Amino acid sequence: MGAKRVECGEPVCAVRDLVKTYPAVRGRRGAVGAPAVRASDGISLDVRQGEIFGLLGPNGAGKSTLVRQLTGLLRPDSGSVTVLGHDLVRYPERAARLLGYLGQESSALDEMTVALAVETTGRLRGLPAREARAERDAVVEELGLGDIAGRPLKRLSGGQRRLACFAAVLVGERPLLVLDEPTTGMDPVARRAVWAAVDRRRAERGATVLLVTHNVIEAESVLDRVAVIDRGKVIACDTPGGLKDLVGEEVRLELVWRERAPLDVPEVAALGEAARTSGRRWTLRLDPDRAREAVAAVTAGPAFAALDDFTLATPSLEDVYLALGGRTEEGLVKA
Ligand SMILES: Nc1ncnc2c1ncn2[C@@H]1O[C@H](COP(=O)(O)OP(=O)(O)OP(=O)(O)O)[C@@H](O)[C@H]1O
Repeated sequence: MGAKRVECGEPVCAVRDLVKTYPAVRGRRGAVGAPAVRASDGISLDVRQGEIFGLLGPNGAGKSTLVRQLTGLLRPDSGSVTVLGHDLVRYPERAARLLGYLGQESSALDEMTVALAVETTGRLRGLPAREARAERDAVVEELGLGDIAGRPLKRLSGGQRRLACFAAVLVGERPLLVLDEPTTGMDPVARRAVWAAVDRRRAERGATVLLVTHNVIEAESVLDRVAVIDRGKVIACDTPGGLKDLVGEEVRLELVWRERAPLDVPEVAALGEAARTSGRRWTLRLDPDRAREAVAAVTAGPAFAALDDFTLATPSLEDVYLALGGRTEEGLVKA
C-alpha cells in the first residue's frame, strides 16, 4: 500500500462533518449516571502538507476524541477522515502505516528499556533489523536519551517516559505525526528537544504534524495554523497571527491589588465591571486609549496605594482563546 504522494499545500489529512457521541451511562443502585456527550459535533478541517497544525481548547473540549478518530482508534458515528488519500473510517488499520501517534495514555512499551522500545517500534513498523538499530541510535542521540537508554520505561520519571515514547513515535518515518500533548511533564531541555525534532522532521523530511495542546504560549511559537476547539466544535481556525487580528488592537491590562480592589474609587469600580477576576488579580482587554486612561487612573491617588503591580501586554493567542469564549478554571469567560 503506497502512500500517495501529496503536493505541497494539499491536505494530508481531511476531516468532514465528524460526529461522535459517547452514550449516556445509567446510574446503578442509586449512583448518579452520566448523560450522553457529543464530543465531536460536526468537525471539518484540513491539515496541509508540511504544516504544524495545532488543536487548542480547554479540558474536555473534544481534542483527544478527535485525534483518536483521526488515528483510526475510535470510530465516528458519522463523517469522514481521509489521510494521504486513504479513508480511515472504512480502513482504520491503515493508520499505523501512515502516521505516528503519541497518545495521552501510558505506553504498552513500559516493560522494555528505552532503546528496546524504540527498536521494537521500528521493527513493528517494518524496518529491517539493521535499520531499526541505526534509527534507534540516531533518535536516542537526537533526543539526548543516551544516559537512560538502558533503563526500563516503567522506572523512569513521567517526563523521561514521555520523551522515550516520543522517540518511539519518530522511528520508521511516518509522513504524519499526531502528538497529543507531547511535552506534558517535561523539563525545558526535553521540551526544546521535542520541538527541535518536530521542526527537523518538517524542514528536512516534509513531515506534517498535528499537535494537541493546552499550552497557548508554547503553541504560539511552533504552530503554523491553529483550530480552536470548544464543546466538540471548531470555533476558529487560522494562523496565530490571523487569530490575534480577531482581537484587533486591544491590549491586555493586568492589575494585582495588595489586598482588595478599592471599589469606592469610581474609576476602579467601572474597570471592575469589565474585568475577569482571579483573587487579587484583574485582567482586562481594552483598546489602547482606554488602557492608557485606566493606567493613569490606577497609578494615582487612593487606587495607587492599593495597587501591588500592573502589566500591559499586546494580545497573545491566549487572549484570542479567551475572547472566543474559551473557558478558564474559573468558568466561562465572557467574549
Ligand atoms: N470514553 C469516554 N466515555 C464517555 N465520555 C467520554 C469518554 N472520553 C471522553 N469523554 C467526554 O467527551 C468529552 C471530550 O473529551 P476529550 O477527552 O476528547 O477532551 P479533551 O479536549 O481531549 O480534554 P483534555 O484537554 O482534558 O485532554 C468530555 O466531556 C469527556 O468527558
